Amino acid sequence: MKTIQVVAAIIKKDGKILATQRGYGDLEGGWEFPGGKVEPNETPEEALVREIEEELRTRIEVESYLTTAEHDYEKFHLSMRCYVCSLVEDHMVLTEHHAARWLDGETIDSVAWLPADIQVVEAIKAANLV
Ligand SMILES: Nc1nc2c([nH]c(=O)n2[C@H]2C[C@H](O)[C@@H](COP(=O)(O)OP(=O)(O)OP(=O)(O)O)O2)c(=O)[nH]1
Repeated sequence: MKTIQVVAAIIKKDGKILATQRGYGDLEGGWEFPGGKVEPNETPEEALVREIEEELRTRIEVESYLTTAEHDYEKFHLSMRCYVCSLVEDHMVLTEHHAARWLDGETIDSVAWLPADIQVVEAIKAANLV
């Protein structure tokens, strides 16, 4: 099975993390962490900054590596490196997602996370990020 390499941003602010709802494709409607595929000649951190600029029209600082989610979807294997990030600019415009929510420890399980993201949510809780 083909493996796709993805990076995702756990953007934190005031004890909350940002979740975004996928706006298109097979997994439309599921909740995820913003990010996307790493292009050739790009570091994961560079890919993340670029993807967030494209998807949220904002700038982040990549602070630390958290975990890598591995998940077998029907058509591909996903390997998703997740980084804890903070916002450099406070504004945000959703260019691809249906919605965004700031979730805390009480609300983090209230959205329908994509299958690969459930293990990331557990890592977020274990690291006391929410
Ligand atoms: N960005 C992101 N993708 C995720 C997460 N969880 C998860 O299963 N995915 C999947 C959805 C997609 O199949 C793939 C992400 O790649 P992408 O965001 O570039 O997907 P895409 O369909 O927009 O690809 P493309 O149009 O740019 O080719 O990983 C997540 O938390 N964040």
